Amino acid sequence: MADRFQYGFIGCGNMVSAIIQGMISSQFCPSSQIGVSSRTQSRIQALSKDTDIVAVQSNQELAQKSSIIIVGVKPAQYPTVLHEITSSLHSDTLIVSITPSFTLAQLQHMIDHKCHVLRAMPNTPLAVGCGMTAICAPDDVPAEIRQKVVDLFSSCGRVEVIPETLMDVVPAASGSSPAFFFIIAEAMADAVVMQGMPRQQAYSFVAQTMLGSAKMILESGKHPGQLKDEVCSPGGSTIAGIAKLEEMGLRGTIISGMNATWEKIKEMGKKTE
Ligand SMILES: NC(=O)C1=CN([C@@H]2O[C@H](COP(=O)(O)OP(=O)(O)OC[C@H]3O[C@@H](n4cnc5c(N)ncnc54)[C@H](OP(=O)(O)O)[C@@H]3O)[C@@H](O)[C@H]2O)C=CC1
Ligand SMILES: O=C(O)[C@@H]1CCC=N1
Repeated sequence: MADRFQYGFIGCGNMVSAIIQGMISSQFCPSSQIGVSSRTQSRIQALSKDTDIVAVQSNQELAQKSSIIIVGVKPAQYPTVLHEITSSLHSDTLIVSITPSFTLAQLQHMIDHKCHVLRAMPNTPLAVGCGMTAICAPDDVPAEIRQKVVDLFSSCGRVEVIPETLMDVVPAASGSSPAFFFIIAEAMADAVVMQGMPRQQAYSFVAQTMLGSAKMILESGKHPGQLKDEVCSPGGSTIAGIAKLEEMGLRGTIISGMNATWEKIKEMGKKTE
């Protein structure tokens, strides 16, 4: 295993770029230990600027030369890409799927059970060292190999190892939800801009407040409802804003959006059965 890349990535789009940026910022491993193959070279070139990341010419070569392979293509490309690399896999290779669409059993079937497979669900905030990643690994993945994946994602944020039965829930919780938070931040900033604050300043106020509120949930040990109550003065402006949000169906709207994410994942999984 020593002469192979520790980590090989197939695809170099939004999610893989975020993982590699996080790995490089945290100096998790020498960049010469990271290999990447992708359909288009431009993003690999951008990432490898000022680092020793290695651009590999084909997916097969990447598979042949990597100990742990993170497959970062869209779900529709998974069957083709896994079929393409199957003959290049070693029995001690580990495939890491980061797509919500396929179960461990489906993935194993796609590679003819040639090596170990593990599922992870990361999110784009890994790029800034503040990601959230869920990992599920079957018992046959040796503990030291599983730990290498936990270490990789821990270098750019929090990691929780969970059972596969919960993996479909994770995109709504953390994989997709950065997009929800970005929309909420944008809408809040729009309102503040409407009331006269310059755009960049509005993003700064809103984003710092999201960050601080998230830290309070994680670190205070208090229920989010209590933290909300502590901001609401009787007869004050906050409760007036909350009453309007509730009147407009804020909680129900969020729950519906989360459920639609979950439903779509179930539907995508069934299509490939
Ligand atoms: N984006 C996110 O926030 C998250 C995404 N994921 C998962 O990550 C995966 C990738 O998503 P995302 O990064 O958003 O998608 P992108 O479209 O940004 O990236 C996909 C990458 O795969 C490359 N690619 C496509 N076909 C091949 C092929 N045959 N061989 C090699 N490379 C190929 C694409 O090349 P090209 O540039 O030519 O298109 C592109 O670089 C998906 O499975 C998604 O479910 C998981 C969690 C969060
Ligand atoms: O939209 C998607 O399908 C992927 C999964 C999690 C985030 N993005």
